[in-house]
Amino acid sequence: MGTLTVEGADLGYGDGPAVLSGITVTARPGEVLAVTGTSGAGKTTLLNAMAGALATRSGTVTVDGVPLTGRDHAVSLGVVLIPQDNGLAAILTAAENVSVAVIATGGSPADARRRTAESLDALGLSGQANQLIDELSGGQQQRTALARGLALRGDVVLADEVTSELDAANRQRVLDLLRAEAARGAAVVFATHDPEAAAACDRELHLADGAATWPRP
Ligand SMILES: Nc1ncnc2c1ncn2[C@@H]1O[C@H](COP(=O)(O)OP(=O)(O)OP(=O)(O)O)[C@@H](O)[C@H]1O
Repeated sequence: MGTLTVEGADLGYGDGPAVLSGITVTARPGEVLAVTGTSGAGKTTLLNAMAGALATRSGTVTVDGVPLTGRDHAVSLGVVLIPQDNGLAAILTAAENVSVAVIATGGSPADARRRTAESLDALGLSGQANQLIDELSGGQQQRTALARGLALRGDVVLADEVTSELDAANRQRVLDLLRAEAARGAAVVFATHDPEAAAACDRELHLADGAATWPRP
């Protein structure tokens, strides 16, 4: 299982000002780490760097000591990103979105069928499996993206604001599933602006004014 370490990272876009500076954090197997902060604080930016999708300006992001060279490399090391915007293919059904991702990461068709059914069921979406993404509500789409991420059984699971559109019961279901991912041995990072959700995590990294702090004693 993977330990993801960000060491002295400066992050930003193009020639623009730094979004985050001097970030150091380790996501350990078996733990759920919350990343909190107000809108625009840099939560997505940090998760994208952890996913290998955004290069650091300085500093490093490593998985088990191996520096990430890009998103494909991170995928090959078992880093799963569940993005804030869902990233689902609108022309596919919920089940197809999950199955395609399992097959694209090396699963057999039989694996894909089994894991798709399991993960959609875990998110209460068995009845929506054959509906197109466009036919699903915002919250159902968010849960489909989660089902797809969980079906990949990552060593590192990066979940970006994955409860923002959910009611209380589904939010709790998702928190329980992220906890189960950690219990399986994954390092889980959960970006959220919901203090209650953050309180349910093992540790909390808070982003503000371009820097990170650890608000809990
Ligand atoms: N592709 C981009 N190009 C330029 N600037 C960007 C880009 N993406 C984000 N930013 C800027 O980086 C800063 C941090 O944005 P980010 O999306 O990481 O915040 P966040 O904490 O995830 O916010 P939210 O809770 O609203 O999702 C913002 O000032 C934003 O405008």
